[in-house]
Order: sequence, then C-alpha cells, then structure tokens
Amino acid sequence: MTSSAIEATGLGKAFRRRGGWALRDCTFQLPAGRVSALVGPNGAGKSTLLALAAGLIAPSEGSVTVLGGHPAHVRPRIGFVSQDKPLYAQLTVAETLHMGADLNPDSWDADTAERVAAGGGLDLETRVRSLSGGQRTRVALALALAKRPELLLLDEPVADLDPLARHELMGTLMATAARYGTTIVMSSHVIAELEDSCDHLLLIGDGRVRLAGDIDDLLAVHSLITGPAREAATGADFDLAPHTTVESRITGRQVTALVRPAGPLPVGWQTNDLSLEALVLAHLRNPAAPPLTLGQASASASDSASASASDSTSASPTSQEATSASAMPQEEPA
Ligand SMILES: Nc1ncnc2c1ncn2[C@@H]1O[C@H](COP(=O)(O)OP(=O)(O)OP(=O)(O)O)[C@@H](O)[C@H]1O
Repeated sequence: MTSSAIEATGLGKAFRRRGGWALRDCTFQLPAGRVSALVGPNGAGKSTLLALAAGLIAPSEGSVTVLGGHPAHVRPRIGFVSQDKPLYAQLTVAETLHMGADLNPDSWDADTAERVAAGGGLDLETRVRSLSGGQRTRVALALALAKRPELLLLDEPVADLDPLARHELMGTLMATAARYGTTIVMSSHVIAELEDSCDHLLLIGDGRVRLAGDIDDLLAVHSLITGPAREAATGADFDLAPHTTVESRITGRQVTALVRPAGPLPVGWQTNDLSLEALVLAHLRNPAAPPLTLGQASASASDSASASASDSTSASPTSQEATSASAMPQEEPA
C-alpha cells in the first residue's frame, strides 16, 4: 500500500464548548505522492480539516499525523493556500515574492514564483491591495508552489479563477505533483474538474467521512443500474437487496439506482457508465447512504458486500456505518 501523507484517527474539532462539531470522528488516510480531492457540501468541514492538517488549529479529539509528524512540527514542509488567501495588502507582488524567498531560503524556486505570479499578464509591481480575487489566488499559489513543499494543502484553489487561469494553474499543479512527487490535497466544488486531476477522494458531510478511497476503486465498487420499477410477477416495488443502495429514483416504469453490488446484479438490468461527478452527487443527495472507506490499512472490513465487488481492484473496503502552510508566516494578518 502507498504510504500516507495524512493520517487521521477519530479526528474531531468543535469550535464551541457545547456541541458545534465542525468535524467528528474522522478516520482516514491520504496517500503520499498523489493528488487527493476533498469534497463535501458547504459547511461540511473541509476547511477545518485542512486547517487541522496545516497545524493552524488543534483537534478537540483524536489525532492527525502529517508527513509522519505533528502538523505544527512539519509546517516548513507544507504549503497551505487557505480560502481567504492572506497576503500583506501594502506590499507589491514582487515584494511579496521576495518575502517568500527570504522565509524559505533553502527551498525557494524563484522561476516558478515569478512564472506563476506573472501569468495572465499580472504586473509584479501591483500592490496586493489592488489585486482581484483571482489575482490574489495566483500570488498565493505562486508562494505555496515556490516553497517546493512536500505537501500542498489547497482550499478551493481555483474557485475564483477564470477558465484559462484555472486550466493553466491546474496544469502547473499537476506538473509539480508529477515532477517532484508533491502530495496535493485540494478541496473543490467543481467535481468534473477533479476527475481529470485527482486520483483519491475524501468526501465529507456534516463533519464525518462519507466516502474515501482511490477514485478508480470507488467507481469500481459502485454500479449505476437501470431496470423495471416493479417485479413482473408480483407487481411489488423492485427490491434491490442484498445490494447496498446509495440512491434510487423511479422514472415512469423504470428505476435507476446507484448501488454497491453484493453479488450478481438482477438479470436484465442495464449497467450504465458512472462518472465521479455522478458518484459524488448521489452521495451528496443522500446523506443517509452508508459511508464507505476503501483501502485503509487499519479499518475493519465490515462492508463485505463491497469487499467482494472490489476484489478486482485489490482495494480493501471498510464501512463506518456504525459511526456514522503557506510560504507566508502562519500568524500573518488577513
Ligand atoms: N472559526 C470558527 N468558529 C466557529 N465555527 C466555525 C469556525 N470555522 C468553521 N466553523 C463551522 O464549522 C463548520 C464547518 O466549516 P468549514 O468552513 O470547515 O466547512 P467547509 O466544508 O469548508 O465549507 P465551504 O464549502 O462552505 O467552504 C461550519 O458549521 C462552520 O460554521
């Protein structure tokens, strides 16, 4: 199995003393040297999870290990781009990059810093306070990438970029991952874009892990099937048991269902192509669907139905149905 860049065990974060859990009982591993997508609805806990991994906040319960150590201790090896992209407003872009170089004298890649920051025609003499949202993102990514981190934590890095900049910077990120073996963990709401760039998925909802594993393995253990809504013999609603149903929708006389097969599918049912977007959307629409974690070394294999379905991918699925740094100083102003 690939080694883990991030390992969380029973990780939880409450912002208020009573209740208010932003993240609860999260156990997962994110592989080293790979690109992981962190997805989930608004308020699911994605930013909280990234801030915990970056060592900016401490867990309320459980633990998270990053690059084999405590997040705060490995901070120099992490690049973190938060959603609000804190930068010093009074500095120019060039001064900002110089500061990044001063703070990271041993690892700074000045060419990358300038190329990423100056892309899209951005004048490096522009003051940060005059930058648009997308231009700030560009500068924040330039700082994080030029630091040559082992782990890049990116909170919705491309949300405010125009399509060209998005394409260019996603390409730069992927090239960096391929060239230097950088581990990337990025949150995003644009699932279709993640399909091309990411190989691992962590879907959280309501602060808990809903779906985790290599994307190919997760797709392999799910099937999107179409068949008759009622049993021909009895006229009763079609029963999909023993398969685990994530979602089923009846249209006229047909039912379309996303299932985790527990054996052969019903005879005569049609199996359709399944995209990552369809898989994620079905789980988002159905928060009560049983969670599934694939390929975790330490988790228990209670979802045997999915285990058999994933044999071909050598994934070892488990179910959790029961429970179910930037280059800039971390203390910098928003
Ligand atoms: N500093 C904070 N103080 C109090 N509550 C917070 C704080 N930060 C986050 N929360 C709460 O924690 C929960 C998770 O928030 P978080 O920002 O991690 O979600 P998210 O998945 O990143 O959402 P989005 O997709 O909207 O960015 C939310 O209910 C949010 O209100």
